[in-house]
Amino acid sequence: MRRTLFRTRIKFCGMTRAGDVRLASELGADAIGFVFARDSPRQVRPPEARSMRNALAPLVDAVALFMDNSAEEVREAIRQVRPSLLQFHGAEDDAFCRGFGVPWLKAVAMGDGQAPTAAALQARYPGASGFLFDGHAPGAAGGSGARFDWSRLPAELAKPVMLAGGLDPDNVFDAITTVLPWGVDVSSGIESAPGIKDGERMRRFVEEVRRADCHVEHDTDA
Ligand SMILES: O=C(O)c1ccccc1N[C@@H]1O[C@H](COP(=O)(O)O)[C@@H](O)[C@H]1O
Repeated sequence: MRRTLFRTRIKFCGMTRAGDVRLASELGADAIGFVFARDSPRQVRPPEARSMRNALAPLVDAVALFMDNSAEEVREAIRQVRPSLLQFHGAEDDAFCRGFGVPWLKAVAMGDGQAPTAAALQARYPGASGFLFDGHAPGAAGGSGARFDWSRLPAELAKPVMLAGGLDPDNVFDAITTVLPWGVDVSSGIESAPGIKDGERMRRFVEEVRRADCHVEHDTDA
């Protein structure tokens, strides 16, 4: 779903410290993400995520990210953390993703091979609330800072598009004014080390998103 820009949603992912969660809320992030994917340098366990969630300000969403986790692991994270959105990066199918009764995004790996069409994505994941396009190769882990060619994004998706993969304060303006995504998701581009967010990079990222939102001319006849 491409759109007239008013306010691009911002998600800061891969939180491992309560202070970063608090700062993300104060800077105006719409959502923060906890990574439950195994082998990620940002992986957190449900009890840690639950305690970080307490640092979240009202009206900021908690998102739980999975990559081929078991149903039991997903259920336990939901039970403890109460995320408002799930994000699946692995080979999970529509039935698996919808089985938890929580709205979910399907992450699409754009790093390799042929880009999927909008029709194929919508047919394969009819229950998804939206699609997140990431720069990693299929089967490889995300959060790698890998960017992809934005012109490969499928046109005419009926659902919200989240853009991810190698975004940072220096390229997010171009990303937004080029793609007009519903939202942007960033992990490594606002870090000083995996899982360690950098306050100044977070602040600059938000500033650049707002600058992009003001830059686009709005159609006042609509
Ligand atoms: O952050 C991780 O470690 C991670 C692990 C497994 C799957 C996805 C992961 N992160 C997500 O990847 C994208 C892009 O991250 P980056 O900005 O390029 O570092 C984003 O959606 C992260 O949430």
